[in-house]
Amino acid sequence: MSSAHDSREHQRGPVLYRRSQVKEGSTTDQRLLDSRGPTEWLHTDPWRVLRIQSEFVEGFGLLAELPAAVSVFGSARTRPGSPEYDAGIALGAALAHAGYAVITGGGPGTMEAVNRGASEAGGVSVGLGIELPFEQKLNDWVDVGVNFRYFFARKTMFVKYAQAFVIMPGGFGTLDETFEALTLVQTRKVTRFPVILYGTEYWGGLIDWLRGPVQAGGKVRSTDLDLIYVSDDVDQIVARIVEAAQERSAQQAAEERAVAAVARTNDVR
Ligand SMILES: C/C(=C\CNc1ncnc2c1ncn2[C@@H]1O[C@H](COP(=O)(O)O)[C@@H](O)[C@H]1O)CO
Repeated sequence: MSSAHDSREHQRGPVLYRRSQVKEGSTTDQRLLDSRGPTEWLHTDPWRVLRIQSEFVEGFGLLAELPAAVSVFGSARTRPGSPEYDAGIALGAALAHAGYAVITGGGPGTMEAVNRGASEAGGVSVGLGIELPFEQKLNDWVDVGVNFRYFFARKTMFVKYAQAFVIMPGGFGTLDETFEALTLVQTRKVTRFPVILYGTEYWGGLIDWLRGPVQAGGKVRSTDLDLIYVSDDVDQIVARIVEAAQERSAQQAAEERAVAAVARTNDVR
């Protein structure tokens, strides 16, 4: 029998289950990606596509009206009170003071620290959570949150509604997000944002490897590596983001003037 003291809780997509209603089992991402399951799953794909669509609709609807935003990534395992956690708070606060909404994965560790910094500074603190096989909820410092079932839908939101990526020290998840951002910029799928790594010591080995064997082997160009900006200074990071936004506005204005000039020339003819 369940009781008020039963603290079991499970978030499945946007739906919350508590106490006796908590069901053990796989996540939506697992069921989609796991081809070893029984074949009746195949027959639910049309329904699944609608659910995927609804994640995009919910995400776009929520995020489209945010002020200019910066997505910040970093370890789920950073401990409160550690220097990295404090740096996350400082970064969230500095971005909020500069007028940026802050978007994180909405989880613990660095994500929580950045949300906390932004929220305490009076900024817009956004968390895009993900359904995981173990218990997981949005951290307490998320002021605007949405939970996703599918990693790929969630990733689109981080890119589409941000002007820059800042990446703090982290593991597989953070590395995945870092290289996805760099690939999107390298292939010009997105043209508009800087990719900034916080922590020269933490990221130094990776940068040396990229500038060493990876570049020497012709796997990346030196101009690709110029996409990465590394800093230990939160204010410098925010200044770089503001500068990039100003460069982008100036470029857009120049493009608009060029289009208007061509239109005027055509009118004269
Ligand atoms: C492992 C733990 C919690 C996992 N919870 C997460 N919640 C939300 N987002 C997450 C979570 N874990 C990873 N992410 C995403 O990847 C990045 C961090 O990954 P890393 O491997 O820890 O570097 C982060 O930016 C998120 O977008 C512990 O309780």
